[in-house]
Amino acid sequence: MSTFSLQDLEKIIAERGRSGDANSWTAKLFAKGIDKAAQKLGEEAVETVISAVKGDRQGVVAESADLIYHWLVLLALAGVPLSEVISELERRTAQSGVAEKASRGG
Ligand SMILES: N=c1c2ncn([C@@H]3O[C@H](COP(=O)(O)OP(=O)(O)OP(=O)(O)O)[C@@H](O)[C@H]3O)c2ncn1[C@@H]1O[C@H](COP(=O)(O)O)[C@@H](O)[C@H]1O
Repeated sequence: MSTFSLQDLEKIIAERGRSGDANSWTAKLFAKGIDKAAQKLGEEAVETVISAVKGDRQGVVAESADLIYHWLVLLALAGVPLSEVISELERRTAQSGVAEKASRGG
């Protein structure tokens, strides 16, 4: 199992986005701004959906990676840390009581 995490990718995106490197896709997206990042996120979401309905398993993997990368770029440009989204997911899980039920075995 890989130890690579979304937090690792969030850090890479923050660094590459500020790098000014002409070869960096992340730096290009940061320069173009949130409208372009949002457009790319939408495209990657549609491509993921198309792969799924076609039953293209490898496509779902590849397009999901594109989708998550562009989602993290959008979060960075929106000034929202990944930890805030994780906290919201955690809050919802706690609210539903599902985690507690699972730890009690049902
Ligand atoms: N995970 C990704 C990642 N996923 C997708 N992409 C890029 O997203 C771009 C958009 O994909 P498309 O197929 O839509 O490309 P396109 O048709 O050329 O784009 P448009 O002309 O339509 O705008 C491609 O150039 C991909 O290379 C990514 N670019 C970077 N990363 C990560 O970010 C890191 C830093 O990358 P750089 O910023 O490029 O150094 C990398 O090491 C990776 O970890």
